[in-house]
Amino acid sequence: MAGWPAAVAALPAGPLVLSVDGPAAADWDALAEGLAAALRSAGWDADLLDVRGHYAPSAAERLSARPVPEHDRFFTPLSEAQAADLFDAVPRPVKPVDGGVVVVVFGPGAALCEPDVLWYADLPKRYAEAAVAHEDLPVGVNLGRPGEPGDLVRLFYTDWPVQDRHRDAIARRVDRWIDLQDAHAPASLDGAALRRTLAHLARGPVRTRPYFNSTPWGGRWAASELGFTPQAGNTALGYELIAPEAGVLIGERSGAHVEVPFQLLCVLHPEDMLGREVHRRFGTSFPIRFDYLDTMGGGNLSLHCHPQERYMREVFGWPYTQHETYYVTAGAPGSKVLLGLTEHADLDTMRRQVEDAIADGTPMPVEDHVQAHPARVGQLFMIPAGTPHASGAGNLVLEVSATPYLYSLRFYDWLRKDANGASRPLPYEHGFANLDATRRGEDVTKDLIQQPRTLRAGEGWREEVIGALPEMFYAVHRLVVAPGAEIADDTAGRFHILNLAAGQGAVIETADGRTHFLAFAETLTVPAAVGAYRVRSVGSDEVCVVKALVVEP
Ligand SMILES: O=P(O)(O)OC[C@H]1O[C@](O)(CO)[C@@H](O)[C@@H]1O
Repeated sequence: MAGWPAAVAALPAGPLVLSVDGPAAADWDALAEGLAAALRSAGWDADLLDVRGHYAPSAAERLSARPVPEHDRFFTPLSEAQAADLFDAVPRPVKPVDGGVVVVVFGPGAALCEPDVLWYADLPKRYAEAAVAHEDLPVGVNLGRPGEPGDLVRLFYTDWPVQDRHRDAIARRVDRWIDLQDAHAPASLDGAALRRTLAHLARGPVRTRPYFNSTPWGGRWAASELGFTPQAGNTALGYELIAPEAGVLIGERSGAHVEVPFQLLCVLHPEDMLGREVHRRFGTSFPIRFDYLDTMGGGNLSLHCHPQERYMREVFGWPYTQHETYYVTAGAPGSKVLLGLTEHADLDTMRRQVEDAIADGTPMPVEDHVQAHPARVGQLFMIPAGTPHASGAGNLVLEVSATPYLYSLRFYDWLRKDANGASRPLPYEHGFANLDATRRGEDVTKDLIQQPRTLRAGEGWREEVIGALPEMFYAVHRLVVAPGAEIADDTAGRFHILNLAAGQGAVIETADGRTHFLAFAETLTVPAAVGAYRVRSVGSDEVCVVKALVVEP
């Protein structure tokens, strides 16, 4: 259903305390106004209580984790605070006696006020990120600091973990889920229907809603080939499936839609989604992400590496690290991927050059230190933590990576400056602390640019392993299916992620009769609970499906 009047019409009889919880990025004043108007026109007497006015004076400070090292400008560890830390004392509204009265308690943390009815009003995270980046109030604020322009470091490492934990903790008792994307007529779904739908989705193939963000290196492939509207002139980073931020659309094709976080599937149905063993290892964190790096008509990514396992835990607070792989889906002639140290790379020289580039804009001779490889379509590049890398200009890379994605420890950004003359953050000290100086020269090609190995094959199909390393917890396979052929597969108790990397399309069919058409460049999650399924090629071309799965430790 859509609109406040419809949501209000579904309320039980009063008197009531109704809490509306949700992220700091919601426009809470507009929500209160719209909801109160609908309540009053439905004959309710509505009293409003904004919980943000009851936050402890030190709430904002309490929420954030201390940086390691102490004055780090770039990162803080993920906050371990709870929504309850926002308050010295949670407000406890007095329940009205008159049946026509509703007390509406709203704002982040409102669920803690022991309501009779609990609604969750959500705004997908991409809105908060864009609003904070552009200092757009009232949405672009941080948790515990209403009214003040927000800050992205705080949004990523403090607000999101605290808000996600809180949302996940109350998901089982939410009476209505509200999607605030259309602020005037928010779509909503009753809690029982939401949970029934999620239970169904967790046992069949599910696709998340894609979107693209712009960066200084972004290209235009997704704009020209898929028709996406570039946010700031380019379609650099395609969020296909980045679990903590991904949403699933629920609704009728032509009716109202509610976008709900993909993460709710993992929280409410961890064994169905992840499988018992993966759930045991990763909790409810969905550990693999698929995204696009579009540099077609754009520039080079920064030269960077990602944190080693232990550093990731101790400095950034993630239990597993940002291993990556790049699958080249398309590339302009002559395009490259930078990957791995050259045989004679000298890290002292490299550090001096990184510092000179920052201090006085001296260009760094990158290829003295890092190897450049031809970006052939269909090649997978393995990028375990600590490996210096960058996709070059002219590529469409499908990243098949571990879920954390905000830890690019940049060494060099090609002297790029924004409109205000500022460079992007270059946390190169973290970079050097994590750089793997041991894998270099020919070992890079041998270990990280692997040749496909056929795992199994039949008439018109084969499954290849295209990338696996002992230090990485997931492997990347490829299903190759001839026109008119099909391949049988089985999740065998752990989820698969599929992406159609070549060909016109494929149909995924599960044993319980669900079918899902996958078009070129689309990604699909096959939950662990699916078990046996088939992939049938569609069209006159051979189909290549990139598949990722968690492997045995
Ligand atoms: O620092 P840059 O150039 O924006 O590159 C960042 C991107 O690089 C990656 O780490 C891929 O290597 C992505 O996960 C990330 O979005």
